[in-house]
Amino acid sequence: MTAQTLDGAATLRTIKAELAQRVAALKEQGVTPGLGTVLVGDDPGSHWYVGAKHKDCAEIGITSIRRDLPATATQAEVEAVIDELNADAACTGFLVQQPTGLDEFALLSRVDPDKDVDGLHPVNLGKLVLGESGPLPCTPVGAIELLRRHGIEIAGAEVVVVGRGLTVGRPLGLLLTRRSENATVTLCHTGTRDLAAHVRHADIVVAAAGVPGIITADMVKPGAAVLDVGVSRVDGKVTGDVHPGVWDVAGWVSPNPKGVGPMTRAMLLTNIVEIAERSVRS
Ligand SMILES: Nc1nc2c(c(=O)[nH]1)N[C@@H](CN(C=O)c1ccc(C(=O)N[C@@H](CCC(=O)O)C(=O)O)cc1)CN2
Repeated sequence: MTAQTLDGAATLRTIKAELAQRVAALKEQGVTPGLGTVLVGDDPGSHWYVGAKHKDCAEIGITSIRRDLPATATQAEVEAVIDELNADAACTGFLVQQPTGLDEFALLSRVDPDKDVDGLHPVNLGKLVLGESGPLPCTPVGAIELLRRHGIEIAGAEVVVVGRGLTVGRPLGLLLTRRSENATVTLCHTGTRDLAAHVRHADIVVAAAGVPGIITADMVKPGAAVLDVGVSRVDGKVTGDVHPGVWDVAGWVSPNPKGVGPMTRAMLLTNIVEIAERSVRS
C-alpha cells in the first residue's frame, strides 16, 4: 500500500481563498483585520515562520504589524511591545513567536486574551478545558482540519497522540475528546513504556514528539492516518517524526514539510478573521 497525501499546502491555499472573501466582506463593513507579530532574536526558522505568516496575510488582505527585536531584548522590553500591541486598535490580534529565550508564560499572560491569535493564553487554554468558546491553538486545530478536509472519520476513532507539549499534544487531546470530535485519545510521551503497543491500535496517529523517525512502519496499523507534526532540523533539512517506511503501510500520511505546518498558518489566519468578525457583531 502507498499512503495518500494529507496535503497541507494545498489545503492552506483553499482556506486562504475562503478567508479572502470573508476579509473582503469585513472591509465592506469598514473593518480591516491586522496581524501583529513579536519576534525576538535571530533564529532563522522563526524568521521564516513570521515572514510566511505576513506573506499569507498580505495575500488575503490582512494588514501586518511587525515588531522584530534583537536577541539582547529584555523581558521588560518585550513586555512593553506587548502592551503597545494590546492598545493598538489597528491590531486585531497578535502573537509572540516562540521560542524567545525569555519567560514565555509571563509574555503569553500579558497578551490581551481577546487578541490572542495563537490561542495559547492561559485564559483561552482554560476556556478549552471548560468547553467555552475562544481562540483555539493553531497547530492542533490545523491537524484536525487537515483530517476533516480529507474526509477522515474522527468520531469514534482511536487516536494516539505522541507528545505532551503545550502547543500541540496537550491541547490536541482536549480538542479531540470534545463532543464535536468524539475521538478516543491516548496521549503518549517520553515516559510511555511501550510506545509501539499503543501506536499499533491507532486509527489516527499524531506524531508531535520532535524525535526524527520515532514512528516506524512496524508500529502502524495498515490503513491508519498518520500526521507528522514534529519538526527537527537534520543537516539543515526539516525532518519529521515519521519514518519514510510508514508510507508503505498507512492509508494517509501528512508529509513534513507541506503537511501540518501550513495548517498552523491557515488556522492563525482563521483566528484573526474570527476575532475581526466578532468585533463587527458586538
Ligand atoms: N507563537 C508561536 N510560536 C510557534 C508556533 C506557534 O504556533 N505559535 N509553532 C511553531 C512554528 N510555527 C508557527 O509559528 C510554524 C511551523 C511551521 C510552519 C510551516 O509552514 N512550515 C512549512 C515549512 C517550513 C520550513 O521549510 O522550514 C511546512 O511545514 O511546509 C509555519 C509555522 C513554533 N513556534
